[in-house]
Amino acid sequence: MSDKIIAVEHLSKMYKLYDKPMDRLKESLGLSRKKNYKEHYALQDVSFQVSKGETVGIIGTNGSGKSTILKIITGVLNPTDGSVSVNGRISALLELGAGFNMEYSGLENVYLNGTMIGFSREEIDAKLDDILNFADIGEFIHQPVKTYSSGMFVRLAFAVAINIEPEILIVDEALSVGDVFFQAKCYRKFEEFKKMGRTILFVSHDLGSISKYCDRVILLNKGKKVAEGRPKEMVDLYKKILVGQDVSVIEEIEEEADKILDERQLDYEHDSEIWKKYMLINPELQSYGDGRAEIVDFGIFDEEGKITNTVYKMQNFTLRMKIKFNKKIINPIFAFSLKDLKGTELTGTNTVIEKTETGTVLEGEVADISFTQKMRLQGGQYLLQLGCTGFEGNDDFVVYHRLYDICCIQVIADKTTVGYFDMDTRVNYAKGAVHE
Ligand SMILES: Nc1ncnc2c1ncn2[C@@H]1O[C@H](COP(=O)(O)OP(=O)(O)OP(=O)(O)O)[C@@H](O)[C@H]1O
Repeated sequence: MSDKIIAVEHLSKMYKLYDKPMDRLKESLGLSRKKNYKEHYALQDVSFQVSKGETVGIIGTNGSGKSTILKIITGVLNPTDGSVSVNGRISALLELGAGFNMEYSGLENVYLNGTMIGFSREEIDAKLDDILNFADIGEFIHQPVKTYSSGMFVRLAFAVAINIEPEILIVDEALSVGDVFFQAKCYRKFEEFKKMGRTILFVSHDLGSISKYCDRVILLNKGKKVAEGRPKEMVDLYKKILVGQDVSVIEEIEEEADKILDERQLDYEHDSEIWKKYMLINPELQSYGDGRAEIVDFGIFDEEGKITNTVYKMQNFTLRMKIKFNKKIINPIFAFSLKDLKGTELTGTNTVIEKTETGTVLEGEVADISFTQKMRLQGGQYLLQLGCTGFEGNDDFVVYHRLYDICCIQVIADKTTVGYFDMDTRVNYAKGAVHE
């Protein structure tokens, strides 16, 4: 069909994983008769199409095959099986530095990139001002790109990719490297690009941008296409995959994406259920305290009471934890806080601030505390800390147990205001004739 600009048919990419380098050598020389490698499918039988003018997002956990698809579509990798047909000029922003010669200056790379996509020198000359203005890296344009910071790199790469006016723009996560102003500029360009009826295929872990910009989303898991559909549905399904990451439901999700939406009902409320096993926990979380109390379980719950790492902005969510007491404690304080990825504490509270009496807790008892609030932070990723502390003797502050950087809370926003918080502003506007 004429409006299909990209068609991916039964695409598979298999890597041979060898235990020993010698096995690889033997195999390549044809000296080995038995199979001494494991087959690893980065992609397995993936098919989808993209129509002209669509913005399609690809989401999935780390290693699900997103970059592999983009690399095959752009011709950087060959598939093991299946085919891709592309009906338009592609400009791609894959890994940082792909398509750049490190020894050349930024300017020389602009010409290198442009000619690789098929433009003549004169055509690039005509676009040069736009490219340089967009990149806005000043005199660095004359320096070899090996001296660039990753932010400068992505500025130049995006400036080339977008101003060269491709019919299809392919972006792999790269935008996350730039600062927020540059990101905003790129997203504005995305919108212009969409209005011009051009096609965009992009991979991102930023579910807010996926929800905002995509017409359709393809959800991958472990190299297979789980489902494709409207952004909100796919983001919700992805959240379920994230939650189910450590339990065996993952196979079910792969086989029956639709069914999973209704069928997988975990009894989170059941007291014997361990919540944290459904959370994506930071393997490097920090834990300390004197051991008199122990945070034995915790979970983040959305408005419907489902465990999740992902919260929609302006929706209520609950942080809940269970603390086991190994000694009798009088008036323990329970607390939580959220930090940004740079470590700045953005918000948090505790049972003293909230005037919640906790009384005396006896050895062997388990306390269950929950904090429910509206998510007002902007779209992005935040780190959760939980704690159980107190004051003893002469008002000495004691930490019974604290967990730092437990997990990442992803906030999904379809509107981003200025700064860290959204104050849920309501706007009234009127106009008319001036009254004398
Ligand atoms: N050269 C390689 N040799 C072996 N395996 C590879 C190679 N390149 C990629 N893989 C594997 O292919 C799978 C898919 O990788 P890919 O980079 O496409 O995932 P991704 O979804 O883009 O992940 P991320 O979100 O982390 O960027 C992974 O399991 C990865 O380990």
